[in-house]
Formats: sequence, structure tokens, C-alpha cells
Amino acid sequence: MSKPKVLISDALSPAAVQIFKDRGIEVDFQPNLGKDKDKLAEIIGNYDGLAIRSATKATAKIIDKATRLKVIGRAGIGVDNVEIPAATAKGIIVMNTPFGNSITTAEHAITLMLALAREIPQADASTQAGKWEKNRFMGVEITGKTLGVIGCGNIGSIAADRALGLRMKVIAFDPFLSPERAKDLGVEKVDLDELFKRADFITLHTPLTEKTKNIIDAAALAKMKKGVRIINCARGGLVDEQALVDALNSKHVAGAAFDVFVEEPATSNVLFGHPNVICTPHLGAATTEAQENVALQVAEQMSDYLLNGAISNAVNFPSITAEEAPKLRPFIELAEKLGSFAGQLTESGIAKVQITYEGHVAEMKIKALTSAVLSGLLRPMLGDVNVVSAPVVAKERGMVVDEIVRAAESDYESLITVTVTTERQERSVSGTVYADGKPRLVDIKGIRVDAEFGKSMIYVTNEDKPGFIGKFAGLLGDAKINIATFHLGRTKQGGDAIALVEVDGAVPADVLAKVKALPQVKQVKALVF
Ligand SMILES: NC(=O)C1=CN([C@@H]2O[C@H](COP(=O)(O)OP(=O)(O)OC[C@H]3O[C@@H](n4cnc5c(N)ncnc54)[C@H](O)[C@@H]3O)[C@@H](O)[C@H]2O)C=CC1
Ligand SMILES: O=C(O)CCC(=O)C(=O)O
Repeated sequence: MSKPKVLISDALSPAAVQIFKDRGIEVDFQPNLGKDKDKLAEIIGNYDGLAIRSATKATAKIIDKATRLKVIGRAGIGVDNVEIPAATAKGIIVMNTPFGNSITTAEHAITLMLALAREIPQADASTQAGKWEKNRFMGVEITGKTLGVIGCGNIGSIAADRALGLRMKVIAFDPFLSPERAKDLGVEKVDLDELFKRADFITLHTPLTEKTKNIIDAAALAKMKKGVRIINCARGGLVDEQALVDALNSKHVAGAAFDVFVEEPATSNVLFGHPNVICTPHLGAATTEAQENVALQVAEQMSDYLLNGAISNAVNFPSITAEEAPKLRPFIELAEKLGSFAGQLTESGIAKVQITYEGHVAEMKIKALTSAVLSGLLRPMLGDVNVVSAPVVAKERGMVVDEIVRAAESDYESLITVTVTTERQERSVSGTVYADGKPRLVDIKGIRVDAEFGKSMIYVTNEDKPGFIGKFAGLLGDAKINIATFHLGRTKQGGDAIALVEVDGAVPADVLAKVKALPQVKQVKALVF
């Protein structure tokens, strides 16, 4: 197997390059490439992994050209520069490093708050210009002031902790902040209007979503205390920039410190040049420590995935640890093959898939196994589907997916049963993994079998009547098709029967037609695994 190849298209710490090399991954480090989208589109097809910060925009157009890409790793938190639905639809894992730069970013927010309180950048510029304007700069003390934190997750809670250390009072608005967590943090949980009414300083730490876009707009600004100061180290677009300029001009807002902007890179902006505004060029995560953290972490995570299938911090797939991956792998293979078996037999629209996990397998990563069933099921019909994209594709097609988890009820330590309901019928197939790690089919439509999944198989349903097996085997022999394994099963004597035959090589259509014409045969299918 050739080495996986990774492209680093942004200015990541070189520590990442070393990790990839040490793990046996080929790596191209082109720190400025992310800004050149045409060049990126031209070469992205050569890589299995793409490691980025925020300059690279992994758009649907780029992803479309990424024919062998398996993983996009964001050395940082926000993945808003990656079109996740496009990546998911193409089966590409998108992962981030959710904690590596949190402290650094919270520190930047606190730094900006203090800089605002004492007008440090303005005083610095004036002093270095030889003006000595001692009377121009009159700051505010922050001790005893109220900091309003909007979004009290990883970064917001660190910012809150630091502000408490500076003897501020901290109030927080975050719909997902539990009262217990608020108590532990020492912050008062309030609603948004209350925060606007009481805060002397407001700092934002939410992602940019439909709900948080313009969370501070003209109406919100009007509700704030006169003289409030606002810090945004999260994402441009959380604050309506023009409304803020108006509020600064009317002196309702005393100052604003922004690290992030609606348009980035921000070479011009309505906020620029205002005497009470401080700006930094998206430096929230820019410390040596944070950059080393996120670079090391993203390189380790991407290597783990590319080399062992371990998944951590993926935003579009459940996590699978390096320990779980080898135990899960044979069951993923089983799940995919059971799905594929059912999918290859299905000729009409699928309304529902029920997947039952029994015994040990029920304690594994069910979501990953279900994704594998769905990918096996959909691939015969849709082609380009994998475990990452399959759940989305199933949902888009209106398929109901039910998972049932229970203790072992059968002879098997672990059993997965896939039941597919189409417009015409319901079909079940069950399988297990034996100690040899190989997936086995153990039940088809309630008929017990014990068969491995061969590369090329013929599946026949027939009436259990004498004469069928001889004629069937004879037809294959006449066509020079060698039989590798032969499995039979039936509901009862003279009832419904199945034959599952592994053969060497492909099965020509005319041979299938001859098998189909045998008097006992109801259905025949060539299956490929
Ligand atoms: N300036 C920079 O360089 C950096 C910026 N960031 C940005 O900081 C933001 C926060 O990062 P983390 O704290 O790590 O994320 P997080 O996910 O730990 O916290 C976000 C919090 O926002 C809350 N939230 C979601 N919707 C909300 C709403 N409508 N109103 C109030 N709260 C809401 C969530 O409940 C969550 O607690 C992200 O957008 C990230 O991209 C992160 C790192 C560096
Ligand atoms: O990589 C950077 O400098 C930006 C960090 C950031 O915005 C994030 O992690 O969300």
C-alpha cells in the first residue's frame, strides 16, 4: 500500500510536518497555498488529507476536485471555512482541535478588554508620536465592573474565570449552560436582555450560526448600558458592524475591540479608523503555545485516521478511539456487507431500515456501525456512498432508520440483523464475526446458514424440491464456473429454500438467466462483495 499523502495549505506550526513524517505519511507543506483557490483546486486531487487553519476555504468546488481526499483537519476550532455538507456528501471526515487554542483566545479577549479600558493602543500611538497627552486618556477601572459573556462554552468559561480573577462580576447568556455549571464557574446565568441591561463590558464567544448572526444588532445595542464596551474574538457577523459604528458615534457605546470581521481578510471595514475602536487581524489563536498545540493535535488525529481508522473530534462522524478501531473494524466490515447483501437484493425504493444489535456488538459504536450498514445498502443503488456520507444520503431519501440494541438472545456472542422494508416486501439478514475476525452470514429471511462473504456469489431462492441442486451445479459446470463454497438452507421440508454459492470470477448474465429458468427457482442474483 502506498503512503497516504497530506497537504498542509496554511501556516501551521512546522511541528505538524514532523508528526506526519514520523508517522510515515508523505507531507507537502505549502503555507500560502490556501489563499490561491485555483492552484488548490488543481492539486487537491493528489492528497488523502488536507490540514488547514482559516485561510484555506474548503468550498464545495474544491471538495468536488478532491477525488481521493479522506480527511480535512482544521488546526483550530471554527470549521466555518469548510463546506461540511459537501465534505460529508463526499465521505470526507472533517475534524477540528476543539481545545488547543481556547486559553490563548480567552486571553486575547481579556487583553482586548483591558486595552479598551485604558485605551492602550491609542495612548501608545500618541506617546510614540511625541505628544505626551496625559490628560487625553482617562480610563475605567475594571474591578467590580460587570462582564457579560455571550456563549459560555470552552473559551467563554475561561474568559469568565480570568475576569473573576480580576475581581469582576460575570454574568453569562448561553442557552446550553446548565445552572450547575454556571454555579461551578462562579457566573450568574441570565437572559440576553438582562445581560444587555447590566453589562459594562460584553464579550462574545459563540459560533456564527443562523441564531447568533447579528446577535448584537441596533435593537440589542439600544438595550445596553450607556458607555458599554464590546469585545468580539469569536466570529465576524455576530455583531452588525454598521449598527455598532452608529452606536460608537452617538457615544452610546464607549469602545469596541474586534479580532474578527464579516469579511476576512479585512483590508477595509466600517469600524476601521474610529477613535474608540481597537482591531487585531484574527489573532485570537496566535500564540506559539496554541499554534503548537493545534498543529500537533491535528497531525496526530489525521495520522490516526489515515493509518488506523481512529476518529477523534470529527464534526461529521462519531469518534472512534485508536483502541476501539481494531475491535470495531471486523464489525464495520460485517455491517457494510450485510447492508450490501440487502442492497443488492433490493429492487424497489427503501422505506425503512431496522438494524438490531445483540450481545457484545451492542456495546460498540452503534452510530458508526449503522453508517456502515447504510453505506453498504445504498452503494449498489447509488455508487459513490461511504460511511460518512451514507446517513445524510439516507435521510435525504426519506428512509427511516431504526436502531435496536439488546442483550444476546441467540447462540451468537454478537449478532447484527438488518431488516429492509421496501414498497414490496420486508427482508432480513443477520451476521456475526467469529473468533477468526471474519464476518459470516448466519441467517437470511429466517433461514439459517453459515457462510462467509465471497467476492463473487450467486444467491438463489427456490422451492425445496428434488432435482434443483444437480441442475444448478450442472449449469455452472457447463459454463466453466468453478464453485468455491455451496450453502443451502430451507424453512422446512418442501418449503422455501435458499442457495448461496461462492464462485471464482464473475457470473455472466446468460448463466443467471438459465438458472432463473429452472422450474424450482423464484429469484436469482449475482452478488459482489
Ligand atoms: N478569534 C480566534 O482566533 C478564535 C475564535 N474562535 C471562535 O470562538 C467561538 C467559541 O469557541 P468555543 O468556546 O471553543 O466553542 P464552544 O462550542 O465550546 O462554545 C460555544 C458556546 O456558544 C453557545 N451558544 C450556541 N448558540 C448560542 C446562542 N444562540 N446564544 C448564546 N450562546 C450560544 C454554546 O452553547 C456553547 O456553550 C467559535 O466560534 C470559534 O470559532 C475560536 C478560537 C480562536
Ligand atoms: O487559525 C487561526 O488563527 C484562527 C483560529 C480560529 O478562528 C478558530 O480556531 O476558530
